[in-house]
Amino acid sequence: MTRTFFVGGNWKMNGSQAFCESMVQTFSGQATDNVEVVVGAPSVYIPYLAQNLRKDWAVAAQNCHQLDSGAYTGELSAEMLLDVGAKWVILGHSERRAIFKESDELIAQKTKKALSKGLKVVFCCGELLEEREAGQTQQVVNRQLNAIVQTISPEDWQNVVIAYEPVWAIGTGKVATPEQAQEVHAEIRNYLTTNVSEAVSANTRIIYGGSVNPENCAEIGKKTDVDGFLVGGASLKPSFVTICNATA
Ligand SMILES: O=C[C@H](O)COP(=O)(O)O
Repeated sequence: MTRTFFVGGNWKMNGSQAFCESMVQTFSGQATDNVEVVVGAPSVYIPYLAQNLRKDWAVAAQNCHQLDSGAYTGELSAEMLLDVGAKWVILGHSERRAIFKESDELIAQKTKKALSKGLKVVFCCGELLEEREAGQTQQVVNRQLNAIVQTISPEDWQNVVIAYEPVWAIGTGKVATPEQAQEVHAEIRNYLTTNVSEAVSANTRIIYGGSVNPENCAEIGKKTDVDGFLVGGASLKPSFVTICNATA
């Protein structure tokens, strides 16, 4: 099966209503063929973007709660996000892991809940610089993957995209080389073969994130096991479209 190239923008805690309006205009009508594009916006802007963003692109949230509803001040459920037009949610981002102390198990619970409600998941994993330098990259990524492999069902994988994001490359301008990205992506695919199934391994998109920009995206995107990108800073610019078309 061919894996459709996938490009996600992660706006993080950036933007405004005026920014959303201008991005909707900027992106409208620009060709992005043979690629699935998803924009991860702050939750308050999801309803506007779901209504107004070009219809061949989807909107993602950047987090959701692991339970259905209740006394959890400030939290948002998967159902609420779906209700206002999100189709995807980004889970397990390193900023959620590091700053908000989200554990592998919590992220797995969130992933399970989101999928059970019909929200698709961009699941993020990746190592810290000291973990890479200690030769622990694969061990860390496998540990992060283990949690969701043990929590979701094999059928769920058709609604999951894995984003490999080495933490040392996020927002630093230090992009992984195409070879470094390919090496870890291939290991993730092997891991899926061994721990889930041959079919899930062959069909799951594994995308790269970490200082991707219009200049470096084409080279990374050429690698066999790189099926797209999760883009932070560069998704806030009109040239995000260039990254969407990296393999065009
Ligand atoms: O989710 C996106 C990643 O954190 C990458 O961010 P960046 O492109 O600004 O390095």
